[in-house]
Formats: sequence, C-alpha cells, structure tokens
Amino acid sequence: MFQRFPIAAAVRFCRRSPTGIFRLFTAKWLLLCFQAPRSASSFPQALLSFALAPAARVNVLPLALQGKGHGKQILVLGLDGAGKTSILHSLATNRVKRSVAPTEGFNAICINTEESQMEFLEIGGSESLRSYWKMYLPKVLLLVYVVDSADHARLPMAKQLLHQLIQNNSSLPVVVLANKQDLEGAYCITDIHDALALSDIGDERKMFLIGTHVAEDGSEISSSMKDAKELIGQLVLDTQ
Ligand SMILES: Nc1nc2c(ncn2[C@@H]2O[C@H](COP(=O)(O)OP(=O)(O)OP(=O)(O)O)[C@@H](O)[C@H]2O)c(=O)[nH]1
Ligand SMILES: [Mg+2]
Repeated sequence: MFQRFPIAAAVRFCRRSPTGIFRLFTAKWLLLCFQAPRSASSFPQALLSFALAPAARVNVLPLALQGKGHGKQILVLGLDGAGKTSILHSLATNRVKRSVAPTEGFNAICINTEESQMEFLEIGGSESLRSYWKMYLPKVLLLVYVVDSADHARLPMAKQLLHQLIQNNSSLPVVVLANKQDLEGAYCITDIHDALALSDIGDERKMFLIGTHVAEDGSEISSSMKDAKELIGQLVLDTQ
C-alpha cells in the first residue's frame, strides 16, 4: 500500500508534488507515498455530526466524548480556518464537502469501519475556544492537528500551540494534516515540517505529516485524504 523512501527521496518527491505522507521518528523520517489511486473507500457513512452553541460547550457532550465511553476518540485541533470541519465532513461522507461556517463549539463525527468505531471531536480553533483544547487531550487515543499550509503568517502560532499541547504527553500519536495544498502559496510538506519544528517533538512518539486538500464540493475525496483516513484507522487499532 505504501512505499518507503529515505529523506533525500522524500524531498525530491515533495518538489515534484506537494502531497505526500511523512512518518517522523526521532532523527530519521521516512516518506510513505501514495501509489495508484484506490477504489472508493469501504468506510460506512457518518453517524453523527453536530455543533454546539458556545454556552453549551462542555456539559452536553456525549459521554463517549467526555472520555466515559468505549469508543476510540480522536481529537481534531488546529487554528480557525485550517479546514478541520471540511476534512471531517469529507472523511465521513467520502465526498468533498467544504465547511461554510466556523465551528463555534464542538463538532463531533462518528465513522464506523468494519474494525472499529472512530469518534472524531473537533474543537473550534478560534482564540476563545483554544482553552478547551487541552481539557480533552488526556482522554483521546490520537491527536489530528490541521494546519493551513498557505497561512504562512500564522504557522509560528500553530507550531507553538502544537508544542504546548503535547509537551506533557510523550506517547500520544499525532497526525499533522498540512491542508489547503491546492492553494498556490501553500508550503510543501518539507517546509511545513520545518515550520512546525516537528523533529523536536518526535522522540518515541508516532507522528505523521500528510499533505491534504479539500477540493471541489461534491467530488470524490483525494487519495491523500483516503490514505489519511486509513492511517488514522490503523493508528486507532494499534493504539487500543
Ligand atoms: N482552498 C481550500 N479551502 C479550504 C480547504 N479546506 C477548507 N477550506 C476552506 O477554508 C475555510 C475554513 O474551513 P473550515 O473547515 O471551516 O475550518 P476549521 O478549521 O473547521 O475552522 P474553525 O471551525 O473556525 O476552527 C472554509 O471556507 C473552507 O471552505 C482546502 O483544502 N483548500
Ligand atoms: Mg470547524
């Protein structure tokens, strides 16, 4: 399914194409790059999607998302406008569906696979909601961190928040999605890797960097998005 390349090949690949997957380890990192496009994913559709009014943010979350259920919770964070909701909608439906409004509280989406039920919890990325981010971190199996690859000015802030989030949790697996790779000014994944200083937070942690984009509304999701979904599913299974 994936091919592995050493770093030099990874950089060459990045120059040819802005999209790919890096797997990051302590000092060495390997590129997992896509082969031929796959057939449509067999993941069933989303079960649930909702957003909560800010006033209701914490108390009315489903039990599973408060860490009391038996599902496999995945926290989805990143600055406002990075594309978290758009990615989740697309992963859930296997069709591209861009978000039209900022998340003003939480957004929860369940995706059932044959092997497991994955519960994605997005917390909005606006400044007022970022204080909630760390509350849920100890309760999740995996962190998906989304950045806008073309938002150069805010990449330092995205880096700082990511490092702060995971500094006290050295084993939490992290998948970084370098989103909006379709935009002309988007940094390629090696630049995103450097801008987020991901080699500083590698250690023994499983960490992946994947270039993604949420293309035209209604079209089928890209191969990078399918591979991101498969990778997340595999990590959830591995982490249980
Ligand atoms: N060009 C482009 N636009 C995107 C992409 N992904 C999302 N967008 C657009 O970016 C804007 C923000 O997307 P959202 O999915 O709402 O971002 P978010 O991270 O959920 O933002 P908050 O909920 O405010 O934290 C929307 O206008 C989307 O249509 C992408 O890959 N490429
Ligand atoms: Mg959102």
